[in-house]
Amino acid sequence: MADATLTGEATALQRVRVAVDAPQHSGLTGPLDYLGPQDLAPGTIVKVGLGRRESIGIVWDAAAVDEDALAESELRPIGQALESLPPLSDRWRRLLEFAAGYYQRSVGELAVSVLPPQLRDLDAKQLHGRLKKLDKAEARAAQALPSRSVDPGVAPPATASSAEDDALAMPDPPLDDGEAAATASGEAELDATLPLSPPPLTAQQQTALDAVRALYAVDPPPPALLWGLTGSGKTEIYLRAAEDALLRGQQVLVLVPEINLTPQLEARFAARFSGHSIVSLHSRLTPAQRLRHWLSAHLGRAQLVLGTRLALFASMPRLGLIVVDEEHDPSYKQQDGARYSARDLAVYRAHLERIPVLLGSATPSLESWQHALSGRYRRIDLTERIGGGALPRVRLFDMNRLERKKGVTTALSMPLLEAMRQRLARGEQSMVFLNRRGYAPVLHCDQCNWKSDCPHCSAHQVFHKEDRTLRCHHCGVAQRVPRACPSCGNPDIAPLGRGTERLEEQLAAALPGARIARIDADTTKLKGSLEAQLTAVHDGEVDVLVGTQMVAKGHDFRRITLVAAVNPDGALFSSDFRAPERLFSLLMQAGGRAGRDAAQAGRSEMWIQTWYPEHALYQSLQKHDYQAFASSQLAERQSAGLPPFAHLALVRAEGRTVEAAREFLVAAQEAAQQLPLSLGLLIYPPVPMSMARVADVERFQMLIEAGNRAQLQRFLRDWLPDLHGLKKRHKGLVRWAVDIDPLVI
Ligand SMILES: Nc1ncnc2c1ncn2[C@@H]1O[C@H](COP(=O)(O)OP(=O)(O)OP(=O)(O)O)[C@@H](O)[C@H]1O
Ligand SMILES: [Zn+2]
Repeated sequence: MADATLTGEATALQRVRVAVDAPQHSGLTGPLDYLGPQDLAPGTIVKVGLGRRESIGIVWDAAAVDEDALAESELRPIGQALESLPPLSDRWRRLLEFAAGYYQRSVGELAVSVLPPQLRDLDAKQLHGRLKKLDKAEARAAQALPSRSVDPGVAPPATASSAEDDALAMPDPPLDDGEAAATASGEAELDATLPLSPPPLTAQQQTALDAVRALYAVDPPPPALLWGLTGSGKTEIYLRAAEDALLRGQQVLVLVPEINLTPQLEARFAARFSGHSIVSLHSRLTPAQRLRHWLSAHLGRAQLVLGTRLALFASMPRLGLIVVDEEHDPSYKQQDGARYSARDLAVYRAHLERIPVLLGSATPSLESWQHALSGRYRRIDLTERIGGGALPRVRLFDMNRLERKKGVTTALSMPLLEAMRQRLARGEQSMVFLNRRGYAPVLHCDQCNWKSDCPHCSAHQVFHKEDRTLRCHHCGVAQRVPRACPSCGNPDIAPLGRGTERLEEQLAAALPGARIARIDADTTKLKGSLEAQLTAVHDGEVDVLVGTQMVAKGHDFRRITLVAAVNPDGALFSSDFRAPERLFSLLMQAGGRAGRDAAQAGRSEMWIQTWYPEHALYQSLQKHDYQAFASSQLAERQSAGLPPFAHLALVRAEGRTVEAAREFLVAAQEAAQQLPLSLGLLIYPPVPMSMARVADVERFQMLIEAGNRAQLQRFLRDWLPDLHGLKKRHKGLVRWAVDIDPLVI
């Protein structure tokens, strides 16, 4: 049916459930009823009216009709159906249903939000045109680049063609529009430095791969935790497991925590699987690219889908394997809207599809580690670095040994600088890591004690020397640096503390002649600039790399022999119980950037400048002893009744005033206590968030703790509708949200 507009005359109409993006606060959590043709398959994407706007929706599975449902005569008709697209599969809908239920969102809101945004704007004809263009481009690519070894039995194009539709097609950018390494058509830009043929596996890798293959013997396969040191060749295991799946004609989904890591991983997969169709899915794609890549996955043509957390929801009809690289990484948790964990949903999706999921990390999340200990996950270990290289020697430099002078509390110590000079002399690279960008976190007036506070947030404005601005990293407000103290006129206002910009300046002064590069969010704003800077590091054009956590993770730097963390102590005393876990894994990751070339591993070092060298966390780090760290943390969590031994939900409220935010939560707490299911739950009193005010909004939170996940879920389902009602009565409330399994507290 080329023109799918329904007139109601040709086909018999009946009640059809459609998941639409009705926001959660409208109180509509399930699919809505519309009037549509009988033969509309569940999973079909349709246009529907929602309030006064037109929206897209997904035909959902039929269900028993409620007694208070609208009569058929009152139902609105469905508009167009995008029938040139195969329906979203049953398993895809079950995944969305589960995710929506678990994270307490409306299923339609979540389902529509994970579809490519452009799909909303195209009508049936335009979409049809897009699909035809995709067919043509893929046919061209297939001619240009014949498949090398694996024939996955690609599904035939799902569209019929007609000249009229083609003429109506919206212009689509050409396929080679600057995508990193591979495109929907499988055109891979080969990186000559990457080996095309797989290296022979080490004995340990072979054992690990055999263990991955053994997962398929169980139905459904248990989730696997691939616990491997940094540089132990985990990625090679992903590649081999992926190859197995491709040979079976299946699709593979690979998740990475950060967009920045997608190009290099994509290059590695593209080099190994040239001639195969690889697509990426992440938020930095143009809308047209995102639609094309999504379609390619949905039509079963993309054999490999690589992406960040949103790729978890890619529709992949022949999914055979999911890989979650750096599974511990907090970026797998969405921080707004439906606050889902792509890692946790990957485990669920794999279960649903009855396929293996590989969770890889050198420092697994304590949740996953506990699952491995309890036997729920199967653990696969890689305990040796490739080439037999040692992990860097960890040197804890005690800052108390420094002479105490005003203003030098976070100085670079002389021994560290000396160690860096040795690297310089040998032509090796150093990396200095500081998780704070800008020049200094605050400007300060000595005379009147003025500080560069943000007028809108409970935070300081950060001094950026390069463009002479004071910028708030929370609300974004920026202004010129004042010439004198705005409060008392003292011309002598000084930066306090240090960010990466200042660190770069200090290193340049201390290491004359060294080529220093800084990589942080400020130096990588322009498209392609990060890639260019990383290439310079790989090519040896940089002696000292300064950066935030952007440089600490994932990169396979070959020439670095020294990594230094100059001020990591802050996280030791955070009120967030997960802060030590995050610090430990970040430092292990950062240290893992050193000595990746086995020839140099023997003299590679990681320096930690700390005021607390005796701290247990650093002591475990020094021994590279993740297991010891994990068991001490797990013991603490167990005795404190914290995850993974308890389950949390956090309700956050934002108000125009402190009272508005708090009173809403107090009322919510009272409502909770009325519910029988709240018995046995711990509901903590509302407290200000650690960043209490952002952009003139006051923020409070209330923690709910449960021993039993199912009880927490049932309680939330009963309770949250009350909160929607309460919001109407609390006028000063800007918004509220619930975060299930919150990562940051
Ligand atoms: N069997 C092998 N033989 C030779 N080289 C290998 C082998 N396996 C992996 N390598 C190389 O060793 C290096 C480290 O491997 P890889 O990047 O896969 O480790 P990783 O465990 O994923 O590291 P990280 O967790 O630090 O990112 C890479 O350059 C990779 O190409
Ligand atoms: Zn601000």
